[in-house]
Amino acid sequence: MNDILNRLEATIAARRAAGDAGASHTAALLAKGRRACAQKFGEEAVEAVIAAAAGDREELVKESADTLYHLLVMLAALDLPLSEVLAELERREGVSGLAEKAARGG
Ligand SMILES: N=c1c2ncn([C@@H]3O[C@H](COP(=O)(O)OP(=O)(O)OP(=O)(O)O)[C@@H](O)[C@H]3O)c2ncn1[C@@H]1O[C@H](COP(=O)(O)O)[C@@H](O)[C@H]1O
Repeated sequence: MNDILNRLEATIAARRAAGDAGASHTAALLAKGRRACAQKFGEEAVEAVIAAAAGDREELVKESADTLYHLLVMLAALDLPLSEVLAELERREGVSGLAEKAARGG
């Protein structure tokens, strides 16, 4: 799974560098700034929630893909590499559920 996410992250970076908002959805979204990217991620996540609540597996696959793509665009808008998110997941792997909860203060 990391392969496609890493490739997509590289594509997003390339589209941003090219900066052709007329030809690229990614470049157009990034040009609108981090708030617009965050809002779009939120919209796509809500659409995934709606599909899940309706029990629509086919729609959930599509909305989940939209959500992952827009998560990567949002991270790019903040110059936050995906590797930092994956490292956080890996760090949590080494912590039990209860210890993790305590570490997060809850
Ligand atoms: N994975 C995606 C991807 N998922 C969703 N989307 C786009 O995200 C948009 C979200 O759907 P919406 O119905 O909300 O879009 P919309 O109606 O255009 O809404 P607005 O963006 O105008 O608000 C659609 O235009 C989708 O095409 C994506 N656009 C691009 N990618 C990947 O990014 C790569 C680069 O794309 P470009 O930047 O367009 O070259 C592509 O090769 C893909 O791999």
